[in-house]
Amino acid sequence: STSSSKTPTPTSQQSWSLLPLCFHHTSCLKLLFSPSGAGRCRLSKVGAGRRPPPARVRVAVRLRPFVDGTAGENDTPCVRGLDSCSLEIANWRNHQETLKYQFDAFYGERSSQQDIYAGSVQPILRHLLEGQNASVLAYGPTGAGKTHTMLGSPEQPGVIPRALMDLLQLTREEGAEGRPWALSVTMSYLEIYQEKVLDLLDPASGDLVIREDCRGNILIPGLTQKPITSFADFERHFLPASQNRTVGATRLNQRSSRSHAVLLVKVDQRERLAPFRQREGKLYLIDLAGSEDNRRTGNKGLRLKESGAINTSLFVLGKVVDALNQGLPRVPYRDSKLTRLLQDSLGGSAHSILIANIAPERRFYLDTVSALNFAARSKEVINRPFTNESLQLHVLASVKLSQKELLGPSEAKRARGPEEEEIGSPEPPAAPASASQKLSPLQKLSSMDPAMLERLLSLDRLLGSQGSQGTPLLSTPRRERMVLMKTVEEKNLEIERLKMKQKELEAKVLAQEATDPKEKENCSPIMLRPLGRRTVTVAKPLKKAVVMPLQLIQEQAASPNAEIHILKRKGGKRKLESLDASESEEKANDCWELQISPELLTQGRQKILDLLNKGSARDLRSLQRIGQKKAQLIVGWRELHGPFSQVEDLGRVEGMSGKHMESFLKANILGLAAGLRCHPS
Ligand SMILES: Nc1ncnc2c1ncn2[C@@H]1O[C@H](COP(=O)(O)OP(=O)(O)OP(=O)(O)O)[C@@H](O)[C@H]1O
Repeated sequence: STSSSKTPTPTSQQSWSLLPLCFHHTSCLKLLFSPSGAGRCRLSKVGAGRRPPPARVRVAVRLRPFVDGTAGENDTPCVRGLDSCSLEIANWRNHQETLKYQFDAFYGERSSQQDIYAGSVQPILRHLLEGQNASVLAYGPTGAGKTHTMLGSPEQPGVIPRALMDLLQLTREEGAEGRPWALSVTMSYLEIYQEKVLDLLDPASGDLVIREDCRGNILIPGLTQKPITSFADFERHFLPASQNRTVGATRLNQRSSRSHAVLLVKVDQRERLAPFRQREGKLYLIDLAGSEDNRRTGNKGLRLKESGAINTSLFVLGKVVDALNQGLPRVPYRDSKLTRLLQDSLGGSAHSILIANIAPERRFYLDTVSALNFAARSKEVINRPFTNESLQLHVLASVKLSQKELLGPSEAKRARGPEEEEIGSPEPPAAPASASQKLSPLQKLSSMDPAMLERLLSLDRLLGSQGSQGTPLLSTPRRERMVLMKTVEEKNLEIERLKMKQKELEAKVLAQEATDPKEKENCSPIMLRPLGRRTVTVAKPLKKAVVMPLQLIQEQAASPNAEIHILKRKGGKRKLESLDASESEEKANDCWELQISPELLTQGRQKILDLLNKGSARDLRSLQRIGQKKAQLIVGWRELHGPFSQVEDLGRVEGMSGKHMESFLKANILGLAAGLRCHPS
């Protein structure tokens, strides 16, 4: 059993206003977190580019003791622990039976705050220093001990003060002078009250919006972030902000949390030497509001309204968990603010631990069963953590040409993909002052082709492995910039080569059109329609240029003897289509009515299927209608569910609606058809 031999003294209601006293007198914590203390987190860095192992949401259950003399003379708990992972509860349907549940950990009523912290929370903190996200959620019925677990009391500090103290200590050690990474920590504190996101560090700021960046990170623009370097710093911001949290008295809890409180701690890492990578790890510490049965809470008026919002968001949380467990294509994250915020903590990129708090009293029986069922479902959720790593801005700035300059404005926009245009861009990282001053003329270049970034990193790794004693050769800014410029030059040459190829192709097709007008009639309708959005344009397109996507040029080279396939319109009468790439969707739909020879259709589907099953995220982006985000979702789906058995399986990937699927198939199959049709040799 996880129960400790020490019995915690049941406390009377602790006021939040007592907390400053509590945290200033943390001699026990100081012992616990002293560098020589047992259970210190081991740190290890992960290499960029390695596929992250899947991480399951870990679920722990904590049973609180009877409090405030609630246990009557003959009161026995309705739930009891069996061992350190399982418990049983009476089955109300059949009194002869009990229901048994197994979790990653079970903490009995005698367990201490340190047991919970060391057993379930401390082990995930090291992931923050690997640039990954972590989250701790306290769930359970009202009055079951969530706030006690997360925040604790003066005598028994909970997860939040323990985690902060440990994390600050770790970052101090890891970021010390002479270590490879400089570390900084910031904190934000918010509550979700009646579906409003309120900044507890700046209560005047009103309801804030939750956004997602192109890498799937959840952000809240405008949310206050306070830098913290010591536990005293943390207390200075956290304790007054805690007073701003909405609490109220209900029949079941005198100081019931009426909102979900989210403490966000960000650990930012910047590499001191080239290639100046940077990483960000986020830790969410969440004290959820309690699930409430209003027949027992006696809630009326405002309390009832609050309770409705709380229960709705917890209900959506349950639906999200179910959808993730069943691998459903749509996960309803957006149905509540809570789940939207947790999008990168549940089923996303974080290591998550859910602590389900339950109470022993018989009057809590139904709440306890439902909390246990919720917790049992959450156990199935698989997270896939990844390292949030990028190059620091001043390194990016030393590349002379931005994506825009390399490809031209329209190409750069297309290269970013449609998803990135719809959503907010990631928060720009601040560049170190000294470096940014030196390189200021180049600093406008804040974005870079991810392929280029990957190349830079692998180049550095390569050079590092060749250098003497494993020291990367990119150790001086001058050398580093030279290498970067060389890479850019290579890329420029590659683009020039492709442009030349493009021009040759256009000239060839125009010549063909001039000699064979019939051929032009056959060729043009199928060739341009589906390719309208992804065609590669040259600097000054000819009025009737036939423009091929780059991937098609490669396709043709691979199949020089492809058979000529004739596309026919359903009605029989062929229609001459315009060569303008910006044709309306309506016309594009007409085009789809053209029949493709079955052989070509099968061939096209097979090619797409192969790419879906074997292609990397980058390969997948060569498909029409697949941007960076969708490519990542496809790769993620494939890793979770195995290979796609047919192209239509793609509809099960998040965000691939029926309409999207239709246009995806249209664009890609017709694209391939166009390639084979017009360039058989
Ligand atoms: N493990 C524990 N040991 C001693 N006292 C506890 C324990 N867990 C909870 N309590 C006490 O039980 C009471 C209710 O706990 P708490 O306020 O943490 O519940 P909660 O789940 O956060 O409720 P709500 O959802 O209404 O905010 C408090 O007085 C708290 O001090």
